[in-house]
Amino acid sequence: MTADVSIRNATKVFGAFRALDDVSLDIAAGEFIVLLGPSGCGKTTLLSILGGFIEPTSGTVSIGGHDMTHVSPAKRPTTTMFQDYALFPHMCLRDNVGFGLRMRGMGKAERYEKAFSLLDLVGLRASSAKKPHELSGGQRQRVALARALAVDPDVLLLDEPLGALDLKLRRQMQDELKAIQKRVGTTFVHVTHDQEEAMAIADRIVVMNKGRIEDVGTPASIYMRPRSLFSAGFMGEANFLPAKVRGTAANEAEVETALGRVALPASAFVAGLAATGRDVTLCIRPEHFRNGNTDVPTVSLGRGRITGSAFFGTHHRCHVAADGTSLTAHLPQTDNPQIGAELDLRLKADSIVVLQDGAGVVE
Ligand SMILES: Nc1ncnc2c1ncn2[C@@H]1O[C@H](COP(=O)(O)OP(=O)(O)OP(=O)(O)O)[C@@H](O)[C@H]1O
Repeated sequence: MTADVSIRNATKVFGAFRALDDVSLDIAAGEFIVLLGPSGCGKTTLLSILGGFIEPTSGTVSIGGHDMTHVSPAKRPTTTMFQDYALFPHMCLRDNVGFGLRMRGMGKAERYEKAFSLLDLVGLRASSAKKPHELSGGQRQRVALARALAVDPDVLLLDEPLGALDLKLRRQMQDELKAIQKRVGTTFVHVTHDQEEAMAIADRIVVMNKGRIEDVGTPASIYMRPRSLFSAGFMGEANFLPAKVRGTAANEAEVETALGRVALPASAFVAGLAATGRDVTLCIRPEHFRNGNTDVPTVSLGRGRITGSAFFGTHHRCHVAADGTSLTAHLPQTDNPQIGAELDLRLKADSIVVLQDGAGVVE
């Protein structure tokens, strides 16, 4: 089963502290949503409000079209999977997975069949008679997932479920989690502070900061067209160049940075063309700089000098100084950047994102 979720103007206040500040979000049935943000931004609070463990101070939550705001966790069509996925140590995997079904009074034959099919789903059918201590961390994680899915939740809530795993296993489990979610079709809401994890698994990412939603979109749209400075900086690396709009025409605007003036198309302005005189910030991903000739039309921000360079296999990561501004540029693997060499800071105009200073919540 699966269901859509709608959060309307949810606020949670602890004493004088606003952990969640007027958050609204619509999640489609069957979507894999990731709540992403730094520690303390309110991710777990939002997840707990969905699961019913915390009541919002104001605002509403509905699941599958039913108002759930004041419904207890046990009466919601949700299951929560925590990081410390406490399996029962004395029970075999089959009984661990079937536990919730037994609590619901399901008979043995049906329960075993369901437990086996879920262990099959997570690739552990052959280990069904084992006890949790005989498994690796990743395998235990899979059992916890099977157990959470056994009760057929419409929405599965996952709070940093991969947080305890080492990096390699974590990456592997991300792929598995995504594949399993697509197979079962259940709505997943997953909390993490790891932007790579978010990009690896999400249909849509919700970027949170200080109790508010900063940005919502697919991994690609948030990376390529971030809607706030925070979102741009949290999702990967970005250069931020302060600028002022010097003149606007119908389809473009001229902006001035410390490096000079450049004409940018209206499409570069995420919140719409900014007015003349307005302070803005240009957000530029390091890999968007094109050194030398390119076969696509480009604009130049000015010239800089390479002050440092390191080879990262897929690219060279260069530090560039330009008129008192320090930038990071990724140059192609095949380049041979030299310290002290001059660099034309050239890039496709539409790879620049212009954010209005203080840009916050959009949507
Ligand atoms: N019961 C509570 N009483 C007081 N403050 C709380 C309570 N629960 C959470 N907070 C505060 O609310 C803020 C948001 O907490 P929350 O757990 O939602 O953050 P988070 O984004 O999940 O962070 P983390 O990644 O560290 O878990 C934090 O500053 C936290 O200290």
